[in-house]
Amino acid sequence: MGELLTINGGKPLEGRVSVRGAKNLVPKAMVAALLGSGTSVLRNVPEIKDVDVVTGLLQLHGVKVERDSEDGSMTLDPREAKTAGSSEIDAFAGDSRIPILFCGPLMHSVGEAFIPDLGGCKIGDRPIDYHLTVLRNFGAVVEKRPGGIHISAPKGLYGAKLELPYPSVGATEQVLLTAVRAEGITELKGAAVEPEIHDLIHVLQKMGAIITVQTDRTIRIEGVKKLSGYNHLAIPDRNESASWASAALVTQGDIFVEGAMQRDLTAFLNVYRKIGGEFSVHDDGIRFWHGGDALNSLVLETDVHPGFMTDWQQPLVVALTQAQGVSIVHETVYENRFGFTDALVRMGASIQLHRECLGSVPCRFGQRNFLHSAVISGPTKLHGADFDIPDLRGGFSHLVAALAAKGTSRATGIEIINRGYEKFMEKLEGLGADVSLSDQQASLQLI
Ligand SMILES: CC(=O)N[C@H]1[C@@H](OP(=O)(O)OP(=O)(O)OC[C@H]2O[C@@H](n3ccc(=O)[nH]c3=O)[C@H](O)[C@@H]2O)O[C@H](CO)[C@@H](O)[C@@H]1O
Ligand SMILES: C=C(OP(=O)(O)O)C(=O)O
Repeated sequence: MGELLTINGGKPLEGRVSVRGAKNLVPKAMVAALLGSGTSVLRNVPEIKDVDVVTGLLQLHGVKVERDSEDGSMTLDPREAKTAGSSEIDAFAGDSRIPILFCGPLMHSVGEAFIPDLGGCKIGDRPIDYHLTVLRNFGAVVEKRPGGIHISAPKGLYGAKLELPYPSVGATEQVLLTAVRAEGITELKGAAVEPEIHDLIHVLQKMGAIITVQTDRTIRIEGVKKLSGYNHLAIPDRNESASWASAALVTQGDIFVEGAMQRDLTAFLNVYRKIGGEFSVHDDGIRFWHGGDALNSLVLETDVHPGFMTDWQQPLVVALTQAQGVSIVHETVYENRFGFTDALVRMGASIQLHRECLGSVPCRFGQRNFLHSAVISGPTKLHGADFDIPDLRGGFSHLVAALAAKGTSRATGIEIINRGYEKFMEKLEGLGADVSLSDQQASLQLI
């Protein structure tokens, strides 16, 4: 039985939180270690669920993983890598999206891979067609098996000319992790260029890979026969940083986010300033606070990097419920990322969802049956409610709304938060939130 979180709202969040390595980089750098002939050391590793999932999968494949949770360092030794049985791997299905990135590294190191059905946030269909197409272009043979897919390369893996229909982060990483040790040259057009991808490229370069990133979303990789281990300090989690920044705004608080980096948050900081949030950039982090005046409404579109990151959208929508006037948010990365607004409406927010593209650029989801634009009218007073955490960022948004709301809220499904927010309860308590966890799961009023 899951735990029940009780939140008494109305207190500003004030104090300091520290963010460690990015959830969207660390597990991938761990997978990259499989490509090396020696031991790798990854630093700044957070204690989050996706790291546990990848640790388990690597261990099942014979990689020795040692972790110092205090200083955040992790050692990965792939020298005895081996294949693993699909029934054991099956246990990891549904918890994370990272297993799909084992394809290239496992084919290179042990010749084949079984990839369980993927998990991750339910914010759209999230197909893996781009991944399978690029893998087939490298020469891989993909077979559907019960509970997942089996992938092998009986004739070897060869560099290819590739183009993604959309700059998918995962598919770009799939190409990088496969091409670095494929024979010959790979050219990928339409690549994603998120900061976490650049950091993965830095990891691979330390291992001996030859990768060139051009300004037009083209990445060129010259395959090499052998890679070594690496020693790398993971970039801090820009998405966790942005979440705490939104929490400061929503609760009229003041939070110093140690580790937040201006370089990776430029688009977020512009929007934060326009809405009326205050921030000051320091060498070791960024301080975010509510300046005291009414917040401004705005029109916003999520996009691939360097645009406004989709994972920043959900917590920021809560801040927009407190802004003066009508805001519009057009979600162009995932077709179904506004389900979380139901609970906000139950808490008193005024949010209408639309199928049309309410933004300057029509996106892939226009004229289809997806509620992917939101109109938020504010400011509205929020009151406590019961809710079940639907996904990582949606869940964070509900919790932040509850922290700002008048009265008591109760939440189930809190373990989902641990996928991307390290020591979440400790951090909330450190910021002065009135929160408590209990084992007993009461029946929640979710209507
Ligand atoms: C673990 C991780 O790093 N997760 C991040 C990663 O997810 P992830 O790598 O899964 O996201 P993608 O960039 O691949 O997805 C973007 C869009 O492309 C579509 N698509 C993707 C692959 C494919 O084969 N076919 C297809 O249609 C998706 O459905 C989605 O609409 O990037 C997203 C976009 O920045 C972030 O929100 C996630 O936090
Ligand atoms: C969508 C997210 O993650 P994932 O791709 O791991 O589901 C997220 O971090 O907001």
